[in-house]
Amino acid sequence: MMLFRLSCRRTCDCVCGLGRVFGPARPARPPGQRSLEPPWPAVVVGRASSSVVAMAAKPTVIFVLGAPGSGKGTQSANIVKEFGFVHLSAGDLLRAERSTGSEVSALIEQHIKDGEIVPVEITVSLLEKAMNASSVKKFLIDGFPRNEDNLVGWKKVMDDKTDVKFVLFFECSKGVCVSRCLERGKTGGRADDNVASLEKRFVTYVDHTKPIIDQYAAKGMVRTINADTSVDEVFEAVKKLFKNEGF
Ligand SMILES: Nc1ncnc2c1ncn2[C@@H]1O[C@H](COP(=O)(O)OP(=O)(O)OP(=O)(O)O)[C@@H](O)[C@H]1O
Ligand SMILES: O=c1ccn([C@@H]2O[C@H](COP(=O)(O)O)[C@@H](O)[C@H]2O)c(=O)[nH]1
Repeated sequence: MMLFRLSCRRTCDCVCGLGRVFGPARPARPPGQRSLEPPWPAVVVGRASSSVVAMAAKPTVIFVLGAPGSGKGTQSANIVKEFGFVHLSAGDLLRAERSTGSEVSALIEQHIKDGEIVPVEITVSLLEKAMNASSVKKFLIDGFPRNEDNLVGWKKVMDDKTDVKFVLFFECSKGVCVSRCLERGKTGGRADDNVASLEKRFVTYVDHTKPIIDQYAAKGMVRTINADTSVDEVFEAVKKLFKNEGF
């Protein structure tokens, strides 16, 4: 909970005035008590008497972006352990929805196979549902927003409901990313970790996702990590960044 003190437009000597004007008579402040801590209530609830309003803080969101195989999922798992975030992979949510056999399963399947981006209405509704279901309200949203449609759709539905802190960008060369994905493809069971799908995924990344990262960069909202190095080295850089950001 966060407490936001409202400024008073009335002239009086209580916290905001309304308690004195409309509320019960105020008891004398105990000697030596400088603040209006209890016995004054932290939150005054009641008709026309709220001097302090309690408001739930918006969920914190960090978008995690980078090319396929840059290590978004691997590092997100590390961040979860170290900093207590909830990891929501848009790709994982879509794959899970695909396997339910719902009316959008076939559409998701086709888009994933072709390395194309699923319409945002589907992705945002899966993300919002997962966020609402979580009691922890600090989210790493991995692999989203991936194109302009994603960004517009997110802003329309989620901008007012969330506090997007920054974009965590894992910068990694294409050669390294492709070889990681092909290695993962040997055992990972992903239909798109093959040369043909990877080529399409990279075209989508360069043409559609990188421009979104650039848009956030222009607003000073991108934190770039060199992801070409080992998992441990990358995580060292991530930890330093998160500590600097106050997490
Ligand atoms: N720094 C690293 N060094 C070596 N291998 C790594 C590194 N980071 C991740 N990997 C391996 O590379 C593969 C891809 O990593 P990961 O799934 O984290 O990437 P991603 O960016 O989430 O990929 P995608 O967008 O395709 O889901 C995994 O098999 C992972 O174990
Ligand atoms: O916001 C999103 C995220 C993902 N997709 C589709 O899923 C695959 C796989 O995503 P990963 O992040 O690599 O797991 C991606 O190529 C897209 O087809 C999406 O449409 N929208």
